[in-house]
Amino acid sequence: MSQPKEFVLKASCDATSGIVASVSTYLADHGCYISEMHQYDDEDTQRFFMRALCKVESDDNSISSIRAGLDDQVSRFNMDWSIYDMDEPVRVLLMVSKFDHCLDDLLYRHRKGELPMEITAIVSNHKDLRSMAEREGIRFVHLPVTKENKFDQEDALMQIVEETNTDLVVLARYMQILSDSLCKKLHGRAINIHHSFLPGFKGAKPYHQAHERGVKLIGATAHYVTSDLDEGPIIEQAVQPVDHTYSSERLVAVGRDTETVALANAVRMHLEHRVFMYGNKTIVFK
Ligand SMILES: Nc1nc2c(c(=O)[nH]1)N[C@@H](CN(C=O)c1ccc(C(=O)N[C@@H](CCC(=O)O)C(=O)O)cc1)CN2
Repeated sequence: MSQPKEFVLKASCDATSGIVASVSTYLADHGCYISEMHQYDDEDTQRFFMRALCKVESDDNSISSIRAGLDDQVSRFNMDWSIYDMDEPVRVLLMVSKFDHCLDDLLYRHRKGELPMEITAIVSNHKDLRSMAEREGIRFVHLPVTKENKFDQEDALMQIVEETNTDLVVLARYMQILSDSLCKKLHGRAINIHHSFLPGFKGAKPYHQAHERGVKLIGATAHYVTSDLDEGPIIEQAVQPVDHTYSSERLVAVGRDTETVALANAVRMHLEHRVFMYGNKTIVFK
């Protein structure tokens, strides 16, 4: 008897009655065991969202046959849906500049099996972290960025994304602003960690702004990347209490922890297909 297959169904449609019954009946008829189910009705927009984690005996009904018949079952709901085979890890490209804490943390969690992903490459606009990549046996690509070569380097990045069948790009303290055209190509599949609790201090130096402002909490925000700097849909945030005795340097040190936690959680929830991007917000089924 072979191992049961595990898959995730993500679906959204205009809210109406009978959606869950229709979907769960279909899954049951195909021998699926629903081990986790979340649903949400967005009252403002009358939009319905659901995520179902399912197990199915792999030698009976393969995931492809479940995919094949679902449209007919849910056609009356005009449903947007996707089924993800959890045996197929999401292919992830990591981007970094000089700060190594977020990259190091993601690589450690991946090594410990906490992040079910296939790392396709590590891309940086500096050479500083090449050894961190090589230590893990991961391809390292140095793409230095200047005002003159920015678009050529972005084309080179997209070539790597396409040739490696990368599903998700993670900006793990990558300190270059991506162009509008690149943001469009990576819409909904690029996650950035911003080192402040947004909406708060935008830009490259939020800790200095936080110190100047005398904040009592600092934090970090993991969000999908959009053309509007630091304005993308928020996936996860983390905070840490501080006080007047904290220097900017100490805020930076404490901030590292909030950044690594927020980014790791956001990446994990994306890899587990728990996140819906909806307008400029997200729905996250934890
Ligand atoms: N299109 C977007 N690109 C990026 C975003 C984003 O939200 N949308 N987030 C940044 C990360 N980031 C803050 O989280 C950030 C990084 C860099 C800068 C910045 O001003 N960079 C300067 C160059 C700085 C340097 O070379 O060290 C610049 O690009 O001119 C602001 C915010 C990643 N990209």
